[in-house]
Amino acid sequence: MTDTHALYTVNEIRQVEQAALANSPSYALMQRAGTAAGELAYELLQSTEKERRVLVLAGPGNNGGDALEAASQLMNAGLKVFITLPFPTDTLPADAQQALQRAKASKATFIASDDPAISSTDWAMVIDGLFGIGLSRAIDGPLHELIATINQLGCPILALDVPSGLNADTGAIVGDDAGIAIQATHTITFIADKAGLHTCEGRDFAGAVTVATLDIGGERFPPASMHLNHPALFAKCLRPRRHNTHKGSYGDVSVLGGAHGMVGAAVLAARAAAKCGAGRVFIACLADSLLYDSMQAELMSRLASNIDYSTTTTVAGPGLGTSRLARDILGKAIIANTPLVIDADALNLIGHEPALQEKLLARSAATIITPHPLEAARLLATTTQQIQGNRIAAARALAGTFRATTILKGSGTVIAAPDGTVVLNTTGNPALATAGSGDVLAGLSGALLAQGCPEWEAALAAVYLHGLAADELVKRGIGPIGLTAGELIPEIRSVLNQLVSG
Ligand SMILES: NC(=O)C1=CN([C@@H]2O[C@H](COP(=O)(O)OP(=O)(O)OC[C@H]3O[C@@H](n4cnc5c(N)ncnc54)[C@H](O)[C@@H]3O)[C@@H](O)[C@H]2O)[C@@H](O)CC1
Ligand SMILES: [K+]
Repeated sequence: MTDTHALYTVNEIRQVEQAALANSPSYALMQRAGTAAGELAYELLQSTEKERRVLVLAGPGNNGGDALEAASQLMNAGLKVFITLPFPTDTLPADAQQALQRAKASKATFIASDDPAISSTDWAMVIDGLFGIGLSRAIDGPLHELIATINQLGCPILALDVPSGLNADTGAIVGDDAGIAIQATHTITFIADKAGLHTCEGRDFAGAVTVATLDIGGERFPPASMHLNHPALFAKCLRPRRHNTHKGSYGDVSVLGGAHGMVGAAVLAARAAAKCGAGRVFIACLADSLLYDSMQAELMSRLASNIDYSTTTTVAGPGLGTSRLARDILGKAIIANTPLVIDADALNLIGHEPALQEKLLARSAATIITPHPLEAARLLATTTQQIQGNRIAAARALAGTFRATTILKGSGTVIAAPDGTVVLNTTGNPALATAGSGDVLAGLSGALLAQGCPEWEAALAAVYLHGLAADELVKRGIGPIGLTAGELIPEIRSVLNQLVSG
């Protein structure tokens, strides 16, 4: 596979796998999967000081076969390998049967899944080959207990293909609260990368993801409709500035928000817009309380009703509230048909008001919506749990319904276009789970639109830079605990300039 950022669904991977199996000698793919896993495990174990005892968990399908093959390889490399296979062996698929024979021949030690040694041994690593993409229901009973025990061990855990219990398409735990998943430190995923490893619970359960293509050529893959975010996808936003330009060259941003008691949200969005390159920034306040921003005197304050929305990029929502005045001015901003970012209460208003939805659908100018899961649930008249159960489908539904580039926030932010194209973001960390970080993202998105970046690229760049800034701050000890949204703004400016000049 040449497209290294592509993500595929389980259905697509099954089709590729079937075609490859039909054209490969029997056992070839499982051998390649087991070898790739064994090599990665061996490499990861090089730095361990512990006696190199490895516990391999093998399941009832081909994922178990991969694990058994990896076990043989590690045994042959001189490690002490223990295998638990808590399933009848006579129903293993043919390839996994062969892997079992090879594991037995390697003289690996088989132990029962309730052997006290599982929790009392100081394992150098656990290899998880219980279930891969064939998991069809919540993991329960003794297997549930086994996984709970494994998750308590505190040693490196290498998951094969997918951490057992995680849905490879959605990143949700199969069966939600009734289920459980292996909390891996590393995942080696086969044939192609999968979206579920990068969104929802995926980032917490998969750890560092490596892809082993099993030598299946790119020609066997359909064009990918999903990718991981990376700067080449938004290079259009990263152009160096020409000398012969002026503030008018970089556009105006007006932040429509700041109802009484909520002016701070609008100020944060406006500061972000200014520090991320908009030519001029207005705070279009609903409340009349803001005279000027003493920390950022460059910002101009106006009453929201006095702004001409036909000459500005608008960031609507931060601290907007849901009053009748807010609704009316939001309507004006929508029909102005200039670039628009819709966040926070502006999304809630749209969720409640069919008239605003109609106005939104009549637009032709760039439109980005930035819901968190609760706002997404309100827009789609469903629950947060439903949204989180399939974040990619939810983002696509929002983009299609509202004909807007959609940024569905949360771990593994999903960016979706109305045509169904999806990108999952790779930057960011829990430091962003703080009040105001969404306002900063909205302001940044508006600044990029105002500078002429197309809406799709603006959304990708904004999400990437926002997360990267948080990652850089955390590296320096500023967060994840206690990072405040305002601290992100100068760091976003710096990572933006580095990318443009780099
Ligand atoms: N066929 C091959 O040669 C290859 C297979 N591969 C591996 O094969 C995996 C897919 O294999 P399978 O389709 O056999 O699926 P899995 O190995 O993921 O699991 C399927 C088995 O688990 C059982 N099962 C499902 N949910 C369960 C639950 N909650 N509790 C108990 N049992 C449950 C099913 O009845 C079935 O026996 C991939 O994830 C990958 O690791 C890849 O390595 C590519 C090559
Ligand atoms: K697994």
